Amino acid sequence: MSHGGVLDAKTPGKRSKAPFTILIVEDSPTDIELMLHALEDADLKPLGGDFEMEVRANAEGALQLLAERSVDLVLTDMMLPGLSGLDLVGRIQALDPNLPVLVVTRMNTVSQAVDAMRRGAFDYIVKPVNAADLEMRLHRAIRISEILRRHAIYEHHDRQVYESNSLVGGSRAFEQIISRIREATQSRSTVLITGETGTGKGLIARAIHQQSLQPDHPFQIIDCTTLPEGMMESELFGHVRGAFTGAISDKPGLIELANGGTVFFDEIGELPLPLQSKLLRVLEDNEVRPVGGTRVRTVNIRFIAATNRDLERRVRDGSFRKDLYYRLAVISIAVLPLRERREDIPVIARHLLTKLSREMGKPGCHFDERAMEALVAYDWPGNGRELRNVVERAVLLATNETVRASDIRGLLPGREADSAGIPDIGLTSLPYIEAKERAIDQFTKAYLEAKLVQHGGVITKAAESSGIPRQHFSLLMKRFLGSDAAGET
Ligand SMILES: Nc1ncnc2c1ncn2[C@@H]1O[C@H](COP(=O)(O)OP(=O)(O)OP(=O)(O)O)[C@@H](O)[C@H]1O
Repeated sequence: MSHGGVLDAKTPGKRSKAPFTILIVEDSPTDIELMLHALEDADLKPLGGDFEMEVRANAEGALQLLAERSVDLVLTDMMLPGLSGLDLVGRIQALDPNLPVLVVTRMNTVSQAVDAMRRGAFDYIVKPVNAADLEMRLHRAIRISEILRRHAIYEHHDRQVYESNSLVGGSRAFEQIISRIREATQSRSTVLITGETGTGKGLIARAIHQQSLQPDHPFQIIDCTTLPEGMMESELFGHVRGAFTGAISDKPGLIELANGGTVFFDEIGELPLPLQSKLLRVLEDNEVRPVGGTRVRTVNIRFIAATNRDLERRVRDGSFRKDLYYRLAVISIAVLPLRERREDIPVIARHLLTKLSREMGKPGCHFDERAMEALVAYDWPGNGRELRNVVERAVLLATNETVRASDIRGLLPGREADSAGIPDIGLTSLPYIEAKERAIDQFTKAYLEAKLVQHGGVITKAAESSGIPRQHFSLLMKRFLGSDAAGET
């Protein structure tokens, strides 16, 4: 037997390479002795060889241990001083429902053991403990808890992946998108997502894949705008050896590589007509024919396509195949631009701020009310992607935790012109000298911010490209952006 770390109850599924740990909760030294002997006699090899024991004389001690470290299985006596074995079962259930607890009882307290099972205990063992009986029950408990845990790992993993790329919103239009996603996950039908650039079409495609029946299979993104010209066909469908000069061996295409999973065709509207007909055949027959090959390969793939083009218009003008359009749009999801679902702006902006500020080591950033008003009022021609860029720059430039309207306005296009000296209504209400000073201040602030963004926040580079000595640049930063910023690189 050896000692070491065990399963982390707070992180489902994070198992260290530790021996299997059994916690015995028993106050009688004789019974502890008997239990240890029985465990040693039991053939616990299939558990992975090594196992170790922790012994506690009461439920309170057991709970304290569980708060400090995780164990794989608990064997507890029913009759304990202080909290009873029954109470302990309830507490452990609340802590980690996948941790198997076996209660050890005397014949005359079997009814209590049955109560414990109602509270979530996995099984009970009657004293005196018999090695063969113990072994059989332990194996069963462990097998089932492993299954539960594996399930918890998937759920946790899924949630993490989904949250990190998560799609958020609060509008009616967003709710409709979510219900379309749900509908799409019920089948393997092809999905066509349409919407302006940056509206989250990629996130929707990923969400459909992650919530589908095979989320662990590949999610292959094929961006039709970046496929190398001349190689498109072989990139998509693969080729056989000798198909063309340089084809020195058989090579599977991107579609075949995603077999079992999802292929996401981004900007499908850009796919040339000859490849459109080849793709149609794949969608209809679930077969891929590599370039130069005579034999087809069967594939099982969910196809999702997205476009920011008006595909129906392209069908009308003959640049997109009508039959492919209908084959793709079995389920169609039309995503509105942000300016037509403004209720989503604060939700997405806050979500991005929390995520990005944490990633950039400035957790706790928040928008003040005016900043949020400025975000909601803006039209976002680049939609969520533009919003993300603005939030990222706001975090980069933030000198404290509050992002203000003035910080936001400086980052929105067109504002530099205002700041660069075109007097706004506020300025024209001031005497000339004062208005000029304010305009210069606004310009300087916007200029410094823009330079810092251009150079990823590196002051030396920003100063160099401005033609201002670094020390002077730092002083300007101190004056116009707040003192903390000037202490950086
Ligand atoms: N509903 C949303 N929730 C969270 N983030 C969003 C949402 N919509 C857009 N975003 C942000 O916008 C970025 C762009 O999204 P995505 O790449 O999915 O857009 P797209 O419509 O596929 O763009 P394109 O047409 O240019 O390929 C995302 O990475 C995310 O930061």
